[in-house]
Amino acid sequence: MAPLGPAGAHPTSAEPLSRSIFRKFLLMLCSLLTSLYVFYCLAERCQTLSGPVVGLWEGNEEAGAPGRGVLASGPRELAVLPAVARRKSLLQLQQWRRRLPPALRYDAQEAAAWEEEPLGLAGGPGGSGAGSSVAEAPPGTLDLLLDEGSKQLPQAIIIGVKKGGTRALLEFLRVHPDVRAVGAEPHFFDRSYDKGLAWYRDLMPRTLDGQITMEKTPSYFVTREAPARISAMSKNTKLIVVVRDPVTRAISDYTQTLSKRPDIPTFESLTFRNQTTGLIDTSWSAIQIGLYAKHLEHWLLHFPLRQMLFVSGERLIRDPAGELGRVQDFLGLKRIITDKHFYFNKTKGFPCLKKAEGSSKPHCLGKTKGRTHPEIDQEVVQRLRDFYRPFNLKFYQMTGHDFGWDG
Ligand SMILES: Nc1ncnc2c1ncn2[C@@H]1O[C@H](COP(=O)(O)OS(=O)(=O)O)[C@@H](OP(=O)(O)O)[C@H]1O
Repeated sequence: MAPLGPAGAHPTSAEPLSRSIFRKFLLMLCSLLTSLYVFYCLAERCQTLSGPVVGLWEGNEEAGAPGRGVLASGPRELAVLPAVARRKSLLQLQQWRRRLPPALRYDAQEAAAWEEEPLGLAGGPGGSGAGSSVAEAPPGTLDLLLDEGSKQLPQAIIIGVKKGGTRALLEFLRVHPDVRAVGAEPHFFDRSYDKGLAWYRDLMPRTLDGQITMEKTPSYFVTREAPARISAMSKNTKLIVVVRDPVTRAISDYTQTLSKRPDIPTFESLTFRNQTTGLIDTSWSAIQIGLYAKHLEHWLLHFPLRQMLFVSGERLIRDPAGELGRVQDFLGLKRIITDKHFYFNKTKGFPCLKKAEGSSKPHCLGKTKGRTHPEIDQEVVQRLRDFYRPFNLKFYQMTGHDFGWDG
């Protein structure tokens, strides 16, 4: 009796033995491939969905992509985290969130700020692959985590000055784990005051206990109503003003306008009300903003000087860590941001962050920061220096700080 075939059938004379073996082999190969595929799928899924909170539990900040463990764990695991570990996990999550590409960002305002920042550095803010974790996180987990903390009105505001270096200061400060700031400029105290404080608070990022909420809107410094309005929100608000040589500031301001409207008149012609008499046009905002002493008078009617910190825009470029040291002290923060956080980027011509907020990638400000200024007639520059000198000296007296703009 002939042996049975694979399905128990007798091989027919038309089906030779080699063909039957070949069929068996094909069948086995198919099952092997199917098993491999199933195994692969399972392994991928495990990695995505059920990673333990290793590293975060053990205080190892370097373990994996920041926040990945948190995202990978479910609500149950979070609930059993002790308070300290929980805060740490959330801090890491906050830092990690801020590195997401804008499209994946929870906070549209922050996203807007990032958009102007990348310098085309390899990878970019979302290049670490962390973004894919968001898409794969179990539904509801991210929402649950992002609901942690609460939105607070800012306790500290960078109120000016326009083109002083306010973006650099805010971005550098955001490296600090105890600072949470809204990325875009809210313009609440100058343009949207009628929307009310609840609207304003809602723009703020969530903070945990001990974290400071901040924002920056450089136009506040020259807004008449701003001091009284901020004081009405809280008399204890800390105010930071980044100031820069008013002549360079005016040229920087003009350069920005020129980049948007290339057909505007020259800087020289806008500077003078009457070119023959040489009368400076103080109604031109580029000139007016630089009258720091005048603007400061309005603030001092509502805030004591000790509640204001004046940051040198020039020193912020020359010695960012030194200036950040003063700012951290003023805000009552531990000095965490130090020399180690900065490097000088020769291409950019400015100091940049070695790592932006928990990221391993270097980060410079965007191309709208650090523009090349047009050549300005040196006689006009000198005329402006002479014009600003008495105002500068008054400002040095008022603040008790010589910013060195007058030789
Ligand atoms: N680290 C670093 N990188 C790039 N740019 C830096 C930095 N530190 C200070 N600055 C100076 O910041 C100037 C822009 O100031 P602001 O950010 O206050 O401008 S704005 O009012 O928000 O438009 C900008 O002015 P311009 O050079 O005229 O573009 C810079 O000189």
